Amino acid sequence: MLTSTLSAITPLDAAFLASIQARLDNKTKPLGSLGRLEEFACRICAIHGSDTPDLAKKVIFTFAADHGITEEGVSLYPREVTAQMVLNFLRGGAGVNVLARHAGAEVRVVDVGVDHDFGDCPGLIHAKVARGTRNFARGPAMTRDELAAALVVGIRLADQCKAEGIGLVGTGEMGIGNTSPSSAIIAAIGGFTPEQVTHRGTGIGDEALRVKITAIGNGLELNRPDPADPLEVLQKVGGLEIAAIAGLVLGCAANRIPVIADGFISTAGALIASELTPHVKEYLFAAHESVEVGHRFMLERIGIRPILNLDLRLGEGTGGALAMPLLEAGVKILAEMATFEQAGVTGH
Ligand SMILES: Cc1cc2ncn([C@H]3O[C@H](COP(=O)(O)O)[C@@H](O)[C@H]3O)c2cc1C
Ligand SMILES: O=C(O)c1cccnc1
Repeated sequence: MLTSTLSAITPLDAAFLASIQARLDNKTKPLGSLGRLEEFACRICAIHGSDTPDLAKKVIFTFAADHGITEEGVSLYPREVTAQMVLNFLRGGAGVNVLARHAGAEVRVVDVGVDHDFGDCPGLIHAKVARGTRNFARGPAMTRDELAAALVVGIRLADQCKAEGIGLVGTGEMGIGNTSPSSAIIAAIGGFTPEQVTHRGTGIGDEALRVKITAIGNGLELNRPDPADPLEVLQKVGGLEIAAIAGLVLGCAANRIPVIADGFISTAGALIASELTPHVKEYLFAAHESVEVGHRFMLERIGIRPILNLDLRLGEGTGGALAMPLLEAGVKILAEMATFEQAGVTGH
């Protein structure tokens, strides 16, 4: 499944991109003056293969999972908060719910690895692979089979989006402790020390930060993931929700759906996807630059520029929700703005 998904990810059509830019250049404005909105319009049209892309249906996927590394004391909050927040998402009371409503997007909550039995739980997408990862400071976070299962969760959800005519997707996550695997992933892939890419997550103090850096360092030393093998990195020091996000990003690119990565943890998933095939980044938007210090290195490694910089450090998909209206604004410029000829305005 992964092989067929990867082979379906092809570069965007350069001639089509240029034709959209040429139309933007005829709008009543100095050349290039709508800056990155023009890039959004070009890329979204090229991804959809249409100059009238339909972005009416927008979905944010919030993948939830627990992390064995929490045993080391790397987060300010207890791991039960992951399951408690899942119920909060389903009731519509979390940050991502508010901002998704603001953007006109739907939030879909996916249990890919929470250490809790939710029972029936209407509204929840049940895709539990395991009740959390193992502590990567003591051994591999997951098995090869668990990794494959979590990737497939994301790929299948992207396929379903295509069938439903969803025009824009955002990634999100909830998992106490998940800034630690995210730091480990960028450290392993980018060749950084844990000190360079580890930060305060939910807001830990100096002492806990030292503990977190040590735990991540121990995990990298023990597991020794091959930096050239992104799936091995993900399996050994990653997370189930991060794997599902990697699968979702790959699946969106394969199905030609634009996908927005949220903050530090979501971008760790997007980074894995991008390391697997470089064309992923053509389908990918970075919602914002997080307060987490390692985020910049992930964005640089993928080669994408963040849209917003609002000092966010929440995750859940909140940044993606905020960026969605800007992507739509870019497309509206193309659809609704008058050309020099239509408006009788003199060009240069
Ligand atoms: C109430 C609450 C809601 C959240 N929503 C997202 N996160 C964020 O914080 C966690 C990562 O930080 P760390 O690695 O320090 O645990 C993740 O769950 C992330 O989504 C939350 C955290 C809390 C406490
Ligand atoms: O950048 C993020 O998304 C983030 C940062 C800290 C904690 N949770 C999420």
